[in-house]
Amino acid sequence: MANAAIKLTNLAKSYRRHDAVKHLNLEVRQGELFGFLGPNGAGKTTTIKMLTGLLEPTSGSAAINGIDIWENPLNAKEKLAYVPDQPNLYPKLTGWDYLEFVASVFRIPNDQFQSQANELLKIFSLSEQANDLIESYSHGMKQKIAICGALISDPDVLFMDEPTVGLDPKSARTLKNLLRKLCDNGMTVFLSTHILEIAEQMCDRVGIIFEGDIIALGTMDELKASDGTDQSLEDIFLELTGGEDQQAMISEISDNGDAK
Ligand SMILES: Nc1ncnc2c1ncn2[C@@H]1O[C@H](COP(=O)(O)OP(=O)(O)OP(=O)(O)O)[C@@H](O)[C@H]1O
Repeated sequence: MANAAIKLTNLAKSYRRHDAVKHLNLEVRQGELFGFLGPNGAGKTTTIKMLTGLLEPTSGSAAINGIDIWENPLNAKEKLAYVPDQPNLYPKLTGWDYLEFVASVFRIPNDQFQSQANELLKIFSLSEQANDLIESYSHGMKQKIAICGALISDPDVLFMDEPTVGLDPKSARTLKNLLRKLCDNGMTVFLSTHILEIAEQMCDRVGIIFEGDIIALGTMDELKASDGTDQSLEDIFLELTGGEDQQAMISEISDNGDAK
C-alpha cells in the first residue's frame, strides 16, 4: 500500500505465557476510517496501546506514516492522538486549561489554538462548561473534552477506544459525522468498538480480531461476499467469533427452562 498511515508488521504481545496479540499484519491507508472489532479480551486495547507507544510489543513493529513508533517515538507521536476508553484527565484543570495544556505540548500557536478550541467546544456543546473544573464534568462530558484534546493537535492518525460509549445519541451522531468529515479531509481513524452498527454504518473497512488474530478483514461488501450471504455485520461477527454457539446454548437453556 503506497500511503500506509498505520502499518503493523508481525506485531505481537505476550503477557507471561499468554499470547494476547499474535503476529498481526495490517495496513490502514491515509484517509481511511478503520473499525477494529472483537469480543471481550480479543486483544483490541493491547493492539492500540502498542500502536500508540504505550505498551512495548514482544515482537514485530508498528509504524505511523512510515515512522516506527518504538524506534522513533517522539516523531511518531507528533503525528497521532489517542482517546482511551477511560480518559485520564486532570480533574483540577478546567476544560479550557486542559485544551491549552495539550496545545502547549504540541507547540500550537496561540491564535490557532484559540480558534480551534472554540470550534471544537462548540461542536461538542461544551462552550458553556469550558471554564468549569473537569472534576465537575459528567462521564460523557469528560469523554467529549478528551476527544477535543485529541483533535486540537490536528493529528494525522487518530486512535479511539470505544469512542461512543458514554455519549448521548446527539453527541454520538456529532462524533460520527465529524470523524467522517475528518477522514474525507485526509485524517486516518482507527477505532475499536463493540457497537457493530457503528462499524457497519461508518467504517470504510473493518478488521475482526479474535484470540489475538485478525480473522476477517475488508469492507462490509467484501465481508458479506466472502460469507456468500447477505448477513449483517452482527451475524458475521457472531459466526466468526463463536458467539452464535453461545446464543444457541442460551436459547436451549431458556427453552428447557420454559418446558419445566
Ligand atoms: N496487563 C495485563 N496482564 C496480563 N494479561 C493482560 C493484561 N492486559 C490484557 N491482558 C490479557 O490480554 C488479552 C487481551 O486483552 P485486551 O485488553 O487487549 O482485550 P480487548 O479486546 O481490548 O477486550 P475488551 O473488549 O474487553 O476491552 C486478554 O486475555 C487479557 O486478559
